[in-house]
Amino acid sequence: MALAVRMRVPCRALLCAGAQLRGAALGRPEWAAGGGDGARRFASLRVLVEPGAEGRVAVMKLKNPPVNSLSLDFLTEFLISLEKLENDKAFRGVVITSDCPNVFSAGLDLREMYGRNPGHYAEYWKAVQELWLRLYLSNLVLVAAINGSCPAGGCLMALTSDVRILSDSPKSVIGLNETLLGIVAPFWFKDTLVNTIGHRASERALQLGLLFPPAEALQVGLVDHVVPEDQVQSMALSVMAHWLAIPDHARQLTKAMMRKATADRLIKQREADIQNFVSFISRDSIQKSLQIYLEKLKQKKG
Ligand SMILES: CC/C=C\C/C=C\C/C=C\C/C=C/C(=O)SCCNC(=O)CCNC(=O)[C@H](O)C(C)(C)COP(=O)(O)OP(=O)(O)OC[C@H]1O[C@@H](n2cnc3c(N)ncnc32)[C@H](O)[C@@H]1OP(=O)(O)O
Repeated sequence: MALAVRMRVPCRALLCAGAQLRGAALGRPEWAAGGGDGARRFASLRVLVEPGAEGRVAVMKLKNPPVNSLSLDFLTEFLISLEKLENDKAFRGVVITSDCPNVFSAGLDLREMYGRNPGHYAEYWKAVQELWLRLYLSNLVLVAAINGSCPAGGCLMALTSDVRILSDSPKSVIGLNETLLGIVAPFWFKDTLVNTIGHRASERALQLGLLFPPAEALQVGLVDHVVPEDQVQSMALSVMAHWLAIPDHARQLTKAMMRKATADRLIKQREADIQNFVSFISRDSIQKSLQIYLEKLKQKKG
């Protein structure tokens, strides 16, 4: 318990308060409770939270169409939902999945990193850091049910989970593809990957910006299971049951023991990391790369 308290992420309350203010300023309701068990089922515009069959498990559905890009609004809503679940002792595990067909998450929202001002970049990056810290250090069992494409920031999100299940579909590619955009994965993205697949495989994957198809993702250890698309959710719940059979306190302390040093690296230099990001992303050459990438995404359609 003491460890759990020590590990609380600084500034979380401030970020969430900011999110609520932003929501209120936009004049939309923050939360809508629904169903017979309204206290446990809640939704924001972009994140749907439903209790799983047994009640100890919640299913968080990412609902930011068309591609679940991690916009600032999405991140703030997600963080508020996660905090609610962390604070509700009834929940011990969360399955994170997508409500958008064929895409788990397209990663960071490129529109938040292109053509904005330094203040906006700083606010956005702080929210991205917060997402990673809150997920990576979560006391809950997290299972990512990856039912579609999962590049870059989407992959980072999945990597924070305790287990990853990937749908066996040609669209379900996963990896940190930042170099393909002409940008560089931050050190804590890299650390999370190294902790999952090891140094050599990470070096290759990061430099080449590899997006692994299901069989290769399984082989390299990026995901733990590959199953047909219609079995992703049931597999996630079955794996969850296995993890929930372990006493929480022992599992949580072990998770902290494995992850704390990695998280501390960022916690100790959060502000410097934000400044690095702002100066990197503001460079003309980087803005140009992002512009070209965004144009390519648009042209893909026409
Ligand atoms: C020294 C270092 C210091 C500091 C570090 C500094 C920098 C590093 C910073 C950050 C790391 C970055 C992490 C990221 O996550 S960057 C995002 C990477 N994501 C991608 O490359 C995915 C791009 N998207 C796709 O490949 C496809 O969209 C996808 C396969 C996911 C889905 O394909 P589908 O055919 O279903 O949809 P599309 O027609 O492609 O897209 C629909 C629509 O959505 C827009 N879109 C797609 N992805 C994004 C995105 N990530 N952000 C914003 N918008 C996105 C796309 O343009 C289409 O828009 P529209 O044409 O207007 O309909």
